[in-house]
Parts: sequence; structure tokens; C-alpha cells
Amino acid sequence: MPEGTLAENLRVVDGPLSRNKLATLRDETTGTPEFRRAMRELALVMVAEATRSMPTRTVRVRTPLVETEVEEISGPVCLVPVLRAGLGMLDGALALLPEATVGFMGLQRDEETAEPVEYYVNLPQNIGDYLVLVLDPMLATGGSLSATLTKLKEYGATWISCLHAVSAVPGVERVTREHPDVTFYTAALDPGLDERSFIVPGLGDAGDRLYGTL
Ligand SMILES: O=P(O)(O)OC[C@H]1O[C@H](OP(=O)(O)OP(=O)(O)O)[C@H](O)[C@@H]1O
Ligand SMILES: O=c1cc[nH]c(=O)[nH]1
Ligand SMILES: [Mg+2]
Repeated sequence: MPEGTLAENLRVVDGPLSRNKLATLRDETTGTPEFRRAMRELALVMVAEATRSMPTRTVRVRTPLVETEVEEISGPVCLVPVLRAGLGMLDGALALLPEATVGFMGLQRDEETAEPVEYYVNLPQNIGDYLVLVLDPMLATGGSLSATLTKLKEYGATWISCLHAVSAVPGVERVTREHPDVTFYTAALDPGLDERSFIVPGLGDAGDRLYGTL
């Protein structure tokens, strides 16, 4: 997906700060504590960007001087980390959105087929009332995200944005086409996948690097 042909619902968040965090994440010499910290900090950047498109409402407050109009995000937010690796972005997201509800989507790719296998789902029943932010550092084939979005829509979610550290072009093409009503934010857009469906250049297995299970 060369520049200029990016899907309309894809935003590449590639300012100096996210590039800097990605540099740490991509480097194979980065150990688990530093990797975890960089992922948390990248989540702060991504959430700040993704919340720009959230609807707001005007409310009145009193400053120490006068009454004035201010804006606040109009609606509760539900964060949905895709287990495990999505948990690496949760703490950063909660730092900016401390009142958010958290739903969980448990998926693990089959190592042979790279197809996602669902093992745990815990989402609010009234998720249709929420602005939903899906957290998952890696978007590779798009299979895990596609399953997540299908499940969220089955539960009634309508406003959904997805936040990723690294996305591969084939996966992005799939999810942006299948879900034109969802907005996808990624810090990096990598060209492809290897024979095991790992993103190249990528950063390796995000879950293993976050939790030391290499
Ligand atoms: O786009 P896809 O091809 O579906 O690949 C992306 C998925 O792979 C990783 O999870 P993984 O299955 O490794 O589980 P883990 O987070 O528990 O390690 C990642 O966090 C995504 O959920
Ligand atoms: O490159 C990849 C692909 C899927 N999951 C990961 O953690 N990394
Ligand atoms: Mg993994």
C-alpha cells in the first residue's frame, strides 16, 4: 500500500515521538522492562491521537473568575486490549482515560495456520453505548483484529477505533476493506509478512517480548 493509496480509514501516526518509541521496540537488544516501558509510552501517543476524532459535548464550569463553556468527551470509553500483547498498551491508555471501562478479547494465533483461536471474551453487554478503542500492538494478517471487530459488532459496538504499534500492509488492506466504518491508527506500516506470518521488519513477537516468554 504505497503512500497516496492509503485507505481513508487508516491513520499512520508517525511523528518523531512515535518513531522514537518504535526505534526502541524494534531493536532486538531492547530487554523486557524497556520494551514494556516503550510500549506504554507509545500507547500514550496513540491514544492522544485517536481521541482527536471522538465526539465531544459542551458543558459549563466555573473558573476561579467566571462561568465558561468547556468541552468533554461525550460518552463513556471502553478499552479492549486483545490478549496478551494488547495488555502492554492498557496501562498507558488508562493513564489518559482513567474512567474507561475495560473489556477483554482473548485470542491466540495457531502457530501452524496463523488463524486466531478465541479463548476468552469479557465485554460489557451495553458496549453500544461506548466509544471503543481496541488495543493490539501487532496487526499482521488481520485475522485477530477481524475476529475482534466481528465480536464487538455482534455485541452492538458502533463507534470503534483500533490502535496498533506495527501493521503489515496485507492485514491493513483486509481490515480497512472489511470494516470501512472503523478507524485504524498505526505507528508504522510495514511492507509484509514472512513465511510464519510475522511482520517484516516488525519487532518480533510482541507478547513474548512484553512478558519475557521468549
Ligand atoms: O493479524 P494477525 O495475523 O492475527 O496477528 C496479530 C496477532 O498476533 C499477536 O497475538 P498472538 O496470537 O501472538 O498472542 P499473544 O499476544 O498472546 O502472544 C498480536 O498481539 C495480535 O493479536
Ligand atoms: O510479527 C508479529 C505477528 C503477529 N504477532 C506478533 O506478535 N508479531
Ligand atoms: Mg504472541
